[in-house]
Amino acid sequence: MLVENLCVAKGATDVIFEHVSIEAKPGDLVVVRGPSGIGKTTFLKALAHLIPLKHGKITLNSQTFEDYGAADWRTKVLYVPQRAPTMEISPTSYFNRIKSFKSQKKRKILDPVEIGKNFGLDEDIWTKNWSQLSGGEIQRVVLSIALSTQPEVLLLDEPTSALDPHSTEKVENLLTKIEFNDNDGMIYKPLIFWITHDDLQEQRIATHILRFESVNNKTIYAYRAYHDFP
Ligand SMILES: Nc1ncnc2c1ncn2[C@@H]1O[C@H](COP(=O)(O)OP(=O)(O)OP(=O)(O)O)[C@@H](O)[C@H]1O
Repeated sequence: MLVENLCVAKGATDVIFEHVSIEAKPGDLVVVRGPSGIGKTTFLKALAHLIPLKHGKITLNSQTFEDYGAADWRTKVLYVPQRAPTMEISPTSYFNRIKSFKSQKKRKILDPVEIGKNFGLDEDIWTKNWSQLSGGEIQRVVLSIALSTQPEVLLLDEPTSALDPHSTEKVENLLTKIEFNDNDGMIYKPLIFWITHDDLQEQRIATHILRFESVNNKTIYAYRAYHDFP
């Protein structure tokens, strides 16, 4: 994925970040760091084209959002929120709706219930009402469904913030090793962007770091391979 000169603003003028240019490849795990409110979630949503860009260009496999079309782009570049979707009653009804999307029908979809077992999720979770699930269960269900769709780019917004250390370890273990199969049976590794506030987690999982900080009221960023960071 190539990001060139990206700028996102609140309203017409209030710039959240600008001039962000990075390149990342399949199998990279880019940890996104920075203080609260600096724009980490906004950055991930911009990559998924869920919010408008003020400037800049994002390409995946040398193709843009316009080249792929919105539905295909968001199938390939998947933003995974921390919370349960508000429209569906249960995890299963949410998964069934995703499966019914035309853009998903072109791809092989895995069984999220089996994926969830890797994270310690029992099968009976899937038919419960969202309101009966804990925050940690919701996070793991949402992540399992995201992985079942085999995206090329996974945008994870603090995916373990509600998990205990044991469940966190299971999620980290799976995500740092995960491989998918395309429709032709070719194996590929997703590119992962992962927001965290946890230094130790960063050490365990990062291949690259994207760090935002505020200097003189302007947001600046640094992007490097993990081992190149001072
Ligand atoms: N829907 C929205 N409408 C207007 N402003 C927003 C919206 N969502 C976020 N913002 C603003 O954009 C800025 C960046 O927010 P963002 O959520 O991207 O930060 P963050 O770095 O992810 O923070 P945190 O670590 O607390 O999740 C903040 O000033 C926030 O108030």
